[in-house]
Amino acid sequence: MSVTHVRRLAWLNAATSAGVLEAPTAQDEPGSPAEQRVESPRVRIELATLEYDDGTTELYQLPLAYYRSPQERLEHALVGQWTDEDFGEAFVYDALHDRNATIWWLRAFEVEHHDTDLWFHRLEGHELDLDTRSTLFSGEQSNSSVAFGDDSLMKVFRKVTPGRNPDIEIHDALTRSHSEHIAALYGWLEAPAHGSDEPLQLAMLQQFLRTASDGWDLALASVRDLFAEADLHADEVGGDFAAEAHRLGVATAEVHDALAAEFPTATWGPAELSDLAEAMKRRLDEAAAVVPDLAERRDALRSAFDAVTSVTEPVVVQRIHADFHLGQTLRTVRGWKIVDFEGEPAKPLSERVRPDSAWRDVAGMLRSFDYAAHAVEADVEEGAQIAYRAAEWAERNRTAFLEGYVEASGRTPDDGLTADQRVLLRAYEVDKAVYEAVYEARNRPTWITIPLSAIARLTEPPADPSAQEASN
Ligand SMILES: Nc1ncnc2c1ncn2[C@@H]1O[C@H](COP(=O)(O)OP(=O)(O)O)[C@@H](O)[C@H]1O
Ligand SMILES: O=P(O)(O)O[C@H]1O[C@H](CO)[C@@H](O[C@H]2O[C@H](CO)[C@@H](O)[C@H](O)[C@H]2O)[C@H](O)[C@H]1O
Repeated sequence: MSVTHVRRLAWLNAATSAGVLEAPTAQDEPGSPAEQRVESPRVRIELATLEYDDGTTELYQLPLAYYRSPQERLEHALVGQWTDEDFGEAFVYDALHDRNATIWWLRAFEVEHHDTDLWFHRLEGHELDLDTRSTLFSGEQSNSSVAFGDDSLMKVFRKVTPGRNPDIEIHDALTRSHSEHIAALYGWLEAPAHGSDEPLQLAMLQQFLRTASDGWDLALASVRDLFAEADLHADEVGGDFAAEAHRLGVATAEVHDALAAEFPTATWGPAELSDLAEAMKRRLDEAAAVVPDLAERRDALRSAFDAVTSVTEPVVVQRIHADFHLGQTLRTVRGWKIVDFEGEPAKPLSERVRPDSAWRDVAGMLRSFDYAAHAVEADVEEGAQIAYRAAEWAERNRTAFLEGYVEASGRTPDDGLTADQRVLLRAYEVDKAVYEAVYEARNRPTWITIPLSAIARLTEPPADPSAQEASN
């Protein structure tokens, strides 16, 4: 892999609406040397093209802060020292680590303007707090997020592709339709792409949900509470999560309804369902090459996928979240919010925005409850009792989520899911577990038992009632 080209966009300090921007005051940490306090950086977004051995390329965004002198406080973010043809001799830092640089994005977002090749778009209805300090999020994420005080959050997309970024597109539509379950979009930044009529969408600015708690962390805390109580059931402990899981199901259905109202929908018949089964089987074959354990269950897995061809009712498809799990949910005082509508970042853009059944998202969340229970189980002493209680927690919350979803969507009879829906949901769950097996093999090998155990359960042959009777 090598960097084959670097494209330099306009200096961000120049990309301002005339008369709006004044040079911000440098905001160094107290106690830093006086000579460092006076220098303000020049800030520029650069786009690096990476070429892989097979000839494919990817474009990555690098926001950089240029200084004349070294900045001790930014040592951890030093990118290098070089001579830039416009700036001259420079010490160059990752700009998102530098609040004297990030302030330029915030100021530029104050009003909509297109003065250079940086186009700042704004939605009406929120006056930005410009008198803030920025904080770069430190958690593990694919992109980079910077909070501005208590007011706004900027997500800078690291890997960029010409075309509408689904995270911006969906936040834009759901903000305009006043959805309660997202953080409102305040604006976004884009630049023209070379060789495409579609823009490169580089960043989005949205409402910062300052006091929100991550759904994954809340779920883990609930499982820990259960395990701390030696012999109680999931519904008997203070940290029971089922009411939250139910509310999350309702919120998910409401977001699906809003997406169906804002974006085109279609219906799948036998031909599209057959394509779906084939796509799942292809993904399985690719996955089995990475995780050999999957090959042992190939027949059972394939039959879960083939079952979707027996679905008799037409399947409505629409825009969905497409990478839905507890880590994409935030519990606020005003209920559940859903974040990160980018889809699976590894997939090409055209696949990520393709309409799909909402059951794919539901399946993603069901898998996530299974993950939460078993991730905590892995941290405690092994035993049949703890395994039973983990399974009980997962089942209770999966059921509560599904009930909330079904009740709010009003699409299903009172007695639960239809046979068609059950088949689809199972196929999507199995497909997700296959994807997870590869994800864990590559990223967290000690967690691979979580999706593999789920696959074993999901592909177990149904209990034979006659054998049961014979043994009684
Ligand atoms: N509007 C928001 N307010 C507060 N935290 C948020 C907001 N949006 C996302 N987050 C949190 O920021 C982190 C990264 O967000 P995410 O959109 O998932 O980024 P990525 O696309 O890089 O995975 C997550 O921990 C998420 O919970
Ligand atoms: O980085 P993303 O959030 O887009 O998603 C990837 O990473 C997720 C892990 O953070 C991974 O999710 C899997 O692990 C979760 C627990 O860490 C669990 O809640 C999910 O159910 C499970 O799929 C996700 O699959 C991957 O795309």
